[in-house]
Amino acid sequence: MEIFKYLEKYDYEQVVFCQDKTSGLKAIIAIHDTTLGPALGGTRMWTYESEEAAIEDALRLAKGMTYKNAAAGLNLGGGKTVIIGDPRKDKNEEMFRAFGRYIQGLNGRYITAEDVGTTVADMDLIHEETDFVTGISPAFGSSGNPSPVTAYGVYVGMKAAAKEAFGSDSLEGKVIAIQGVGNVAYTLCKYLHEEGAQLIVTDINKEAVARAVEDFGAKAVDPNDIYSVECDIYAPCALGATINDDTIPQLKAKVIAGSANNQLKDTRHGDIIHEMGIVYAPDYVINAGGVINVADELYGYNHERAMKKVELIYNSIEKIIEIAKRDGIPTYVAADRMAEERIERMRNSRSQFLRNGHNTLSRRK
Ligand SMILES: NC(=O)c1ccc[n+]([C@@H]2O[C@H](COP(=O)([O-])OP(=O)(O)OC[C@H]3O[C@@H](n4cnc5c(N)ncnc54)[C@H](O)[C@@H]3O)[C@@H](O)[C@H]2O)c1
Ligand SMILES: CC(C)C[C@H](N)C(=O)O
Repeated sequence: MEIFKYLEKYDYEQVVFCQDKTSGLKAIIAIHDTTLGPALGGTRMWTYESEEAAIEDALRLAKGMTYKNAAAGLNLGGGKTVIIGDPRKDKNEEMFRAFGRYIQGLNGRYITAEDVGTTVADMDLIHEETDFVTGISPAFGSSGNPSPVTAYGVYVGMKAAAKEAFGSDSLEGKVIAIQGVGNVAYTLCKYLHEEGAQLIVTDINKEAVARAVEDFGAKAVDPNDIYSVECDIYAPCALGATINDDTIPQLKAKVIAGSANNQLKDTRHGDIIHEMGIVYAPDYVINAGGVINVADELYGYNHERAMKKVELIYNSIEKIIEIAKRDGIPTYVAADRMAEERIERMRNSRSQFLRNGHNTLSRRK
């Protein structure tokens, strides 16, 4: 990858490589855009096939956060971190503390939280070194684990998408195929089961599958079979790029609505599913519940207020579907336009000079 060419093409602001030999920390912090405010985005810990794959993931996820935060109406820019390593084996206290010091060094340009492979306990370690971390233990007045709130947002967003596809937002009796039953999808399954949906689940982690089968009467299938099962809704809740040339021809679902980031391998895959008449709930709109929840900490966390904002994901999905129909465009394009227009409006409205957030003349002492 020619990194500067890539940064220029998608207008990234900054990429920070963090290395700490003692703890084994190898992290990449990508800051995409801070027009709306500090870049907020989670930290993913994953075993990557190559350093290039890790950089690419950090960059793609950071850009996704710019769009997610903008579309959710948050005054936050987009960034993300990936830590290279196996979250089951390679974590240690020193690693997260070293990482916390790197975040502190960015002096508020980047605020972190959980993502795949990291937990509230990891965020608490980061918090030993910096305040620029959210999703820490509720004992600190924080919002804790964002995943259950993300799940609620996905649930309401799925209902809005179902209304378009099936004429009603009831999920009772609907067959829903869920890929990955980790932190978010477990709670999502709970909501769906309570509403009377029939669940088909898969995961590379057998224990996660067993739990969903036991708790929600879900039917389990092998990871490769999830795309082709007979279902009404496909909910990608594992990793990204699962909507691609190989999987699209297998899909039977009329709706795609799940929590995973970067679900479309490429934008053209969004065009293909649009032409097939599949209702696609854009990933960064439907999965914004977690970031809406952690962002509320910046105002002094209030769970009820955060949940009310998350509930509005239903309206956002409805609005995006309306715009897509009106303009004859795929939903992912409608969502991108909505986010880009907000960033552009704010960029223009900030053209006046403002020092330290106060609109007063500052004199040298
Ligand atoms: N946690 C949040 O609040 C949040 C917010 C927004 C978006 N997301 C996104 O939602 C997705 C899930 O997040 P999570 O926090 O639940 O993560 P998680 O790690 O708890 O769950 C992901 C699950 O997917 C499984 N998995 C991985 N590869 C798989 C494959 N090929 N086939 C089947 N299963 C596979 C894992 O074993 C794991 O159980 C991620 O893409 C994440 O970026 C999460
Ligand atoms: C909780 C959030 C800050 C991060 C979350 N993993 C997301 O992708 O939205």
